[in-house]
Amino acid sequence: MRDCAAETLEDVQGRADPRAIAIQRVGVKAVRHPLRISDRDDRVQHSIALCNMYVALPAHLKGTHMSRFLEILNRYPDPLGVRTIAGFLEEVRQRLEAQAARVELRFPYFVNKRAPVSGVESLLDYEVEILADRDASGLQLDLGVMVPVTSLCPCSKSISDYGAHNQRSHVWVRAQLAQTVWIEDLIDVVESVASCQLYGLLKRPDEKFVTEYAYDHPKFVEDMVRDVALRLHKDPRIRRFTVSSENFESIHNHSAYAEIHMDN
Ligand SMILES: Nc1nc2c(ncn2[C@@H]2O[C@H](COP(=O)(O)OP(=O)(O)OP(=O)(O)O)[C@@H](O)[C@H]2O)c(=O)[nH]1
Repeated sequence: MRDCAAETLEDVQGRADPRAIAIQRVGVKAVRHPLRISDRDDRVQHSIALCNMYVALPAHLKGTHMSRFLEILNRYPDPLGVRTIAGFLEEVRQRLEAQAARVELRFPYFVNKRAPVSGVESLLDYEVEILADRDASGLQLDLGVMVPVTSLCPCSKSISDYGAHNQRSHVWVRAQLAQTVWIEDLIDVVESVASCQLYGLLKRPDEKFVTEYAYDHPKFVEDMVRDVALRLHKDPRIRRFTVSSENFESIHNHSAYAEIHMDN
């Protein structure tokens, strides 16, 4: 029988590589993993993340220590979030003995919301991305949130004798952070400028409210991204950002789309 003790198995990854080509990103992609995330109110929420974890591999090494990514993910003791991801990234960099590392997490995130008239509470789901990069130039942290909202067309409202077409829009904000920005902060910005925000649960008085509120706050797709950009442009915690909106038009079988990139 072959000897399978770890110390007697050849470490192929540790061999020298003769091609002299460095690799910028090598690691594991699309790992689904339970996640604990800390929120703005210091509570911990559970979710399931799709994780990509990479390091840079110098030219002289054949392979990275692939198993260590999963060891870190399975053993990391603290909840992850915008405040703790840098420590997690540093753990990856050190355990993998790498100069540069990158961690990408994408997960659904829930906010408990109160309906505007009845006050009934329900969860709304958002999509979140946390991207953390560490290389010779330092740490870079990007937070992305997809906020679903209602948009109501100003043109349709203006030219129609009654009604106005409206639809669900997906607004993505991706911000490079200079300081901590909470997921909820970005959600608040987008929801405050939309024709109307969404709720998981609405009773009839709430439905009347959101219908009329959207009618009173019409927005083109261009208005949506410009209004978000105006708010984020004043925020000293953000270095640069991208905001995009995809409006799933109810009068077409295609979307209207707009995107702004801005340095603060
Ligand atoms: N580098 C590399 N590893 C791979 C590849 N395909 C599979 N593996 C992994 O090789 C791993 C085992 O190698 P290491 O991670 O170096 O494991 P180890 O040497 O026992 O662990 P350490 O001593 O911590 O480095 C397994 O987890 C496989 O997932 C590949 O294409 N490249």
